[in-house]
Order: sequence, then structure tokens, then C-alpha cells
Amino acid sequence: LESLDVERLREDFPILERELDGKPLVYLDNAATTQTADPVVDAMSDYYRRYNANVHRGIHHLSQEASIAYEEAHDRVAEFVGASGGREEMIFTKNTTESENLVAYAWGMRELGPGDEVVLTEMEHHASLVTWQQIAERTGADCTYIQIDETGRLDMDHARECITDDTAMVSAVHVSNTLGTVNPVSELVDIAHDHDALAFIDGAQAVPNRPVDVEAIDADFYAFSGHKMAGPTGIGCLYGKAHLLEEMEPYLYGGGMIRKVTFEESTWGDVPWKFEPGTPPIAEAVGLHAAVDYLEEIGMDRIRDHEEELAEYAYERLAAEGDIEIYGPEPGPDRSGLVGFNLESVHAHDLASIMNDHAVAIRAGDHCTQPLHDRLGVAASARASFYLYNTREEVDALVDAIDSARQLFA
Ligand SMILES: Cc1ncc(COP(=O)(O)O)c(CNc2co[nH]c2=O)c1O
Repeated sequence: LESLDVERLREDFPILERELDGKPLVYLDNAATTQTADPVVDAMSDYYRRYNANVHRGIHHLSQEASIAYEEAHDRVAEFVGASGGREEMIFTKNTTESENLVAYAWGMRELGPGDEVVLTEMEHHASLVTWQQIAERTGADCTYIQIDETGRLDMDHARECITDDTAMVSAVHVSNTLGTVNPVSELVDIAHDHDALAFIDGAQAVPNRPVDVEAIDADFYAFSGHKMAGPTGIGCLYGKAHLLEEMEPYLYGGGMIRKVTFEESTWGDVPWKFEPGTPPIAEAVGLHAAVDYLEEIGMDRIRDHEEELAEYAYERLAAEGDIEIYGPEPGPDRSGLVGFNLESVHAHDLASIMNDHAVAIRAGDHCTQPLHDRLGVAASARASFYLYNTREEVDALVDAIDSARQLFA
């Protein structure tokens, strides 16, 4: 595969030219949110400037244009993740978290009961872990957690023990936002289906960074966010198999999601609209469509390879320091483009603060995976996460800034 022309791509992200106190910005917090590509900003500006209107096919021309753009964005995003059902398998939400809640409420609250089990993993983000924990509490179901092994991978033997005929749902993260672990989601889905359980995959750290084919994985539901894939904030996606979405009742009500309303009762519109009440994120959908076009033109396999190369380089440089603990698998197909770590005797928050003094933006904290940090035996971790526009020189800047912190706390 031809490598990325990073210098050319960086021109699409003017923010990367910023200097902070005279130092060039080194943005390594892409797992939290990526920067927004110029074509995305241009597409959203064009919408607001030329065809801004409310959707649901109003009678006037602008509404027709806006409606078509909004509807076609569903088809385009569905195609991007291999959903052959198009818009009938692609719901737009606010973010991955809301997508998770939609399944938990619209499916979980109706289908789960005492004796049912929801199987999660120890590396779940709070978006799924807290959500399923609360739904289980309300329905009388139980949550169990697939353990991670000493390398930060899932213990698949334990997975086969956890997933039984009492399992109603397996909910697993495709790529861990803390460990960088790439999980064997197709295998997890197969085990779930062998026990007639459904499978929800949290793809927030996968869809932006690697090719994803939801039908090859055979996930029943798959969630991700626009802001992590060079797109806008305020829009998330929920893929769901058509027959499941057809059967599911909505859990948010209002205009745009109904077919007929009387004083006595209401009936629902078609999928995805029955799950999209009120005025939806129209400009964001136009922006997400542009983000998908942008990423696909670059090539998701090339983006994956670029990120993995940077993560490998970072892993090797950090490991060579001798006083840095790195979490998650060694570089390779089981590790995505992020590295979680701690510098001996320096709290992650202090480290990130000093990195900030050097204009290096990393994230520090629990990354919304507090149970996982308990399992790792640390309260917090630092995390450098890469994207298509990062460079090896920026990894060097990361290591140099860490050295400054080391000197300061020596
Ligand atoms: C694996 C995973 N799932 C779900 C979410 C929630 O996505 P949202 O609803 O768009 O916010 C995130 C966001 N992760 C992070 C957000 O900030 N730092 C992070 O690591 C995530 O990494």
C-alpha cells in the first residue's frame, strides 16, 4: 500500500498550523476527537449558506434539497460501513453514547428481564458499561464481564465461559480507547449468535481508523461518532439489522417519527425516521457525508497502516525509556493507533499538564473506563492517540516533552 502523503493531508486541517506560546501544536488526542477536515467545514458552510431548511420534505424547494441531503447522508454512511440496507439500517443520533442508549432503552427495556444476562468486557467505555448496568438494574437482568489478560487482550476462553444460553446481549468495544486493543469482534459475535444472543459492537475507535464491514462482523448493532472521524460533533450513528430495527419500538417521541396521531393513539414512521424525533442534525449529516467521502478517498486501510506505524514507533520509543509503563498489546494487528501509558512517579494529570506547556496535546485521566483502570491498578493513565495527519516527528516531540517532565520531577 502506498503510504499517506501526510504533508499534503495536513493542509486540509489548518488548525494543525497553530502555535501555542511560539511552539508548534502537536495534537495527539484523536481518540477523544479528531480535527475537522476542510471539505467537511466547506460542506456544512455550503448547506447553511445555500440550502438551509428543515427536513421531512416540506413543500418548498429548500426543504426538498435539505431533506434529500439528509436522507442521502444515511445511505452514504451505511455504504461506508458495509450496511447493504442503506438508510433503513442507519440511524443518526447525537453520538456513540446516545446510540448505545437507544439500543439499551428501545431494545433492552423491553426484552431484558430477571435471569437474562448482558455480557460486557472489562475494557468497555462508560457509554456502554454504565448504560447496560443501569438497564440491567431496571429490568432485573445481570451484567457479567469478559476478563482481559496480562497483555490487555480479551481472554477468549473466559468469553466462552461468560456467554451462555442465559445471555441475551453481548456488548463489546471493537477497539479499546484506553489499551488500543483491537478485539476479535467477529468471533465474539459468532459466540453470541451460537447462544441466540444479540451482539452490540461499540465502534467509536474503529470506524474512523480502519475498514469496518458490519455485515462481515455480523453485528446486530454497531455504533460510532462523526467527531472521531474528521467529521462534526453532534452526530452519531447506529447501524442495526433491518429486521431488528423494524421490530423495535422507539423510546423518544415527537414530530417526524410518527405516521398517524389521534387523541387516542399514535403509529410510527418507517426506519430510520421513527428513531429520529424532532429536528435532526442536518448540517452535521451533510458534514459527516463529506467526512466519509474524504476518508474513503484516502483509503481506510492506508489510514489504519499509518496509525499502526506511528503507534509502533511511539511504543518502541516509550518502551526504550525504561521508566514508562505501557498498557495494551505489543505493536501489531491487535493494537490500533493509540498508546496508553504512565511515567513512573509522575501522575498522568501532571504529565499532561507539562506536555501542554510544550504544546503537546495528549489526554490524561480515566478515559471513561474507570473499572478498567481499577483492573490495571492505576487511577489514571496518559494517552497519545494518532490520526492520518500525525507524523513520526510528532512522536519525537511527545518523547522529548515526556523527558522534560522527567527532568522536572527528578
Ligand atoms: C470506545 C468508546 N466508546 C464510546 C465513546 C463515546 O463517544 P461519544 O459519545 O462520541 O463521546 C468513546 C469516546 N471516547 C473518548 C471521548 O473522549 N476521550 C475518549 O477516549 C469511546 O472511545
